[in-house]
Amino acid sequence: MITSSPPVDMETSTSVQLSLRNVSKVFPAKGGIPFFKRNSTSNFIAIEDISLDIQHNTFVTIIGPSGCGKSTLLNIIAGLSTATSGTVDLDGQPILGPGPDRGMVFQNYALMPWMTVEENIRFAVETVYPKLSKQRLQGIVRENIDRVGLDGAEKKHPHELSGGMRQRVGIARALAIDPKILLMDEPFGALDALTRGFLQEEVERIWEQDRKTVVMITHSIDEALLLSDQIVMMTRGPAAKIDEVLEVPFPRPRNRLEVEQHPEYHKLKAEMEAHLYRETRFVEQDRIKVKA
Ligand SMILES: Nc1ncnc2c1ncn2[C@@H]1O[C@H](COP(=O)(O)OP(=O)(O)OP(=O)(O)O)[C@@H](O)[C@H]1O
Repeated sequence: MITSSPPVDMETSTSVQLSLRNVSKVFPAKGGIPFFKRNSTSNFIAIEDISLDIQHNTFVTIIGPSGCGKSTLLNIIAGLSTATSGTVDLDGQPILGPGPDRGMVFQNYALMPWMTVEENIRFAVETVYPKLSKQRLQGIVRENIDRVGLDGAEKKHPHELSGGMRQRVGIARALAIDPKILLMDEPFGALDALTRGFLQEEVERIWEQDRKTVVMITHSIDEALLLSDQIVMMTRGPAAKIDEVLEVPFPRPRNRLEVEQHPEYHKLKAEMEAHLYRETRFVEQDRIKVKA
């Protein structure tokens, strides 16, 4: 379960894993702000007063119009950026910076180009667990290579791999450190449609194995519906908020055909399309007004 409501009561708080309370992020007026939102006298409020509870073992996606603040929010959860106000707690502990309890998967893979597949994964594990025996380390690397279907590609370098295979390495690397939660920032965004479809189904299969909590950003409605237990729909920025959290009722394990035939599928899809269309239309109207 996930809610965008005020703090949960004691009875339910035990199962909340990630808790965001009144999180806002304000960027200084200069630099990085699109021309149509610049105002020399004011700072830029990217996200404002976001509260969200994510329970253990849930797959949550965040969807919203381009530039609304999805990455800003994910980066705060990752500890790569700090909230201007508000708090983020993971298992009751405040997030104050990056840490091995959160595994990150990036759209551009972020692999070390001079390292092979297994070296990329091993490096991440060694960094987090420097005291592991060589044998144990090799076991973890092997297990995660198998898990994402990269058997046979261990000795290859990233430039020898397709985009889909590179992202498999990114996922294996994130899982190999055994984080409490997995954060994915548009992990399939750079892939062609066919590869994307295959990898989505792979992620569903991998997720079923241990159902580790995932927070994933996506622009794809179909992807969100295939993978999520909850879909967080954000409003447009500036000062983006959570508009609504959709519950996705499809049984698991899932496959695309069954999901698309579920009686709720088209209703949820239509609701998401209407939300994205409405928010994006406002963004475009603002853009046109500023240009005029
Ligand atoms: N470091 C920064 N300095 C100033 N403004 C920033 C900075 N980072 C992001 N922004 C602004 O904050 C807003 C939200 O950006 P963010 O990248 O979080 O959006 P997003 O929803 O992830 O976008 P997209 O869907 O296009 O990836 C944007 O208007 C962006 O220009």
